[in-house]
Amino acid sequence: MAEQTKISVTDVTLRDGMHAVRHQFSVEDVKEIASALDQMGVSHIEATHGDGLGGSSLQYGLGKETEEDFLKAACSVIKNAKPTALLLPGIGTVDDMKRAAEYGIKAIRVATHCTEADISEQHIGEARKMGLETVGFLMMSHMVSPDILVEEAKKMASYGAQTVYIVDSAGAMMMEQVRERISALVGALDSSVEVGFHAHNNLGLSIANSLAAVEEGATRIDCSLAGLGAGAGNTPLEVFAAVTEKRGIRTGLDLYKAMDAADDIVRPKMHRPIQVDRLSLTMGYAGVYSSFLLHAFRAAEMFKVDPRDVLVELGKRKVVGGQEDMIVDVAVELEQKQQALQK
Ligand SMILES: C[C@H](O)CC(=O)C(=O)O
Ligand SMILES: [Mn+2]
Repeated sequence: MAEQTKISVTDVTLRDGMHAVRHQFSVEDVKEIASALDQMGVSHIEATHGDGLGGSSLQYGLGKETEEDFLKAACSVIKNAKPTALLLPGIGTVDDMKRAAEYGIKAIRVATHCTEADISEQHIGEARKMGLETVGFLMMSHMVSPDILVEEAKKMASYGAQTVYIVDSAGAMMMEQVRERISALVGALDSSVEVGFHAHNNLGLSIANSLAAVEEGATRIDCSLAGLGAGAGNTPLEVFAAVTEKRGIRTGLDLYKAMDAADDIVRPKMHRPIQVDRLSLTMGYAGVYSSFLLHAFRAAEMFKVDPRDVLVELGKRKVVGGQEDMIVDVAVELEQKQQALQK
């Protein structure tokens, strides 16, 4: 790694963090968090329902605010960073993206399962035509080989994505897996396409994995204040600011401002501590989509089964984002097995 490597940090407190607060951040919360973030040197501030544009629904959880109010509130206070939204084709539409641009977003991240980049073609193409900075986001990247990820990333780049992310949605990757995936993309994509990395801390590796990604050439890293995010959360921004400074990696982040915002603004708003506990650890261990945490917990409570068994079974079945209805199916099946054993 060259001395004084320069990277940029995208903050996801107001998007991935939404999973951890059941999408209940208010307009006041978004303004307070976004304006603090805007003053600490992040390049992009992502703000949306946890499942992206159009995510507010019974399937994914209803948001406290309308998308319009939420995005307008974020954009009204962001002066330095790029206001950004996430979109999963099939949940969000091109019209949702157009509306988001009218509300003020300047960048869009189009997310697909890691083997389904082809469904991002229309959204990436339209986003570019609208003049939005456009990022491709390959979710659950632990599930396939670096070679497959390269093919999928090349598709996103050919549609117009200016950056492609390896996304460890399940927080299941070891450092070596991060290294081989990031270096494969950096080696295969045109040098004009940036490579990014999005971690979850389910195995306690989010900082180590994010540093490994930078060492392999990733120039865009996702973080969130106090790690607020699905599962055991994302790479904690204030910790990443400290370790990168010690390693001589330039992020432009203001360490004390990040620490203060994490402790004084975000931690008091948490519904539960963001930590590696038996459930989030099981997600990393079993390779389960981090956003399933609260859904699996609720289903397990309802059917009186161990939520870890639900998560392990979901991992075995290789269930991916968008298949939230399978969580209840699995909990019901486990309850029935349990009852049969008791007879
Ligand atoms: C919709 C997901 O929450 C996107 C994401 O952050 C991930 O896959 O991780
Ligand atoms: Mn995530």
